[in-house]
Amino acid sequence: MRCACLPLESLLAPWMSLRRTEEAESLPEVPEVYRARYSALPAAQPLPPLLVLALSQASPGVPVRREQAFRRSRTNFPNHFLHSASQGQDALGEAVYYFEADGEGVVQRVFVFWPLGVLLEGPPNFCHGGCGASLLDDAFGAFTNTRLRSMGLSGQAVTAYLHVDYKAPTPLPGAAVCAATLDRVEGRKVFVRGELLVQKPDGTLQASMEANALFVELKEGFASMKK
Ligand SMILES: CCCCCCCC/C=C\CCCCCCCC(=O)SCCNC(=O)CCNC(=O)[C@H](O)C(C)(C)COP(=O)(O)OP(=O)(O)OC[C@H]1O[C@@H](n2cnc3c(N)ncnc32)[C@H](O)[C@@H]1OP(=O)(O)O
Repeated sequence: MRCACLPLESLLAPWMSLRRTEEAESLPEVPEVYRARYSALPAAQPLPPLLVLALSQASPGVPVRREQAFRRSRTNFPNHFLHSASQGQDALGEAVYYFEADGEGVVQRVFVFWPLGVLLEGPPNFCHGGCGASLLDDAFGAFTNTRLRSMGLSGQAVTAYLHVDYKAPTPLPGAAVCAATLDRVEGRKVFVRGELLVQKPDGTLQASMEANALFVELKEGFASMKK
């Protein structure tokens, strides 16, 4: 049987490049809910095939819409652990965030695509578990804070705990999609769950990590966080 998986080069090439000039490009307007943290994808940047596969598997028959895809704003977050320090040709590539909202505009799910280079190694040829946990934490944070904002709330919540189950090794070099959604809400406590998806040699998706977390909406926002 012919392998349905996509050639690695075609998966990674457009997203491994760090050199971008988000200020210099003329980008589409980003909806207000996302604007503080995300910027639009440049028109020439295709959606990563692995992201499209994950979306079509999660919501069969639902069209994938480019305008729901963003990248992280480096202008607003120049020192972010995942989007600056960990980025590099053979480390993390550039993420693509895809948000799904309901009819009222309330964010229901986020999918985050990441190219994974060889420098993210834990076990030989496989991704470090702490790296995977960081990607899931980031997706959970993106989901929780954007969901809160979409509900007219602060959008300022932090991780209280993060539980990760490692189900299978995550191959390098490669790519992954973190999927995050709501479990439940109890007052300021937002419980989220999700997984890190990778593509198996037969082309199908596999959750190499499953996770759940508690995010707590800060009483007085990020400004109240003391050193
Ligand atoms: C002007 C500036 C504005 C800037 C805006 C810029 C926008 C920024 C954009 C984007 C940022 C994205 C941010 C997400 C980034 C990704 C996620 C991270 O990596 S975050 C870093 C790691 N996390 C921490 O450093 C948290 C450290 N911990 C704390 O600060 C506190 O412990 C906190 C806030 C989590 C809770 O403290 P309490 O004082 O608010 O509340 P209490 O009463 O202690 O807990 C509330 C409820 O939660 C439960 N809870 C707390 N921690 C728990 C735990 N570990 N396990 C189980 N339950 C827990 C408690 O039992 C309580 O429950 P009951 O209300 O009684 O039912």
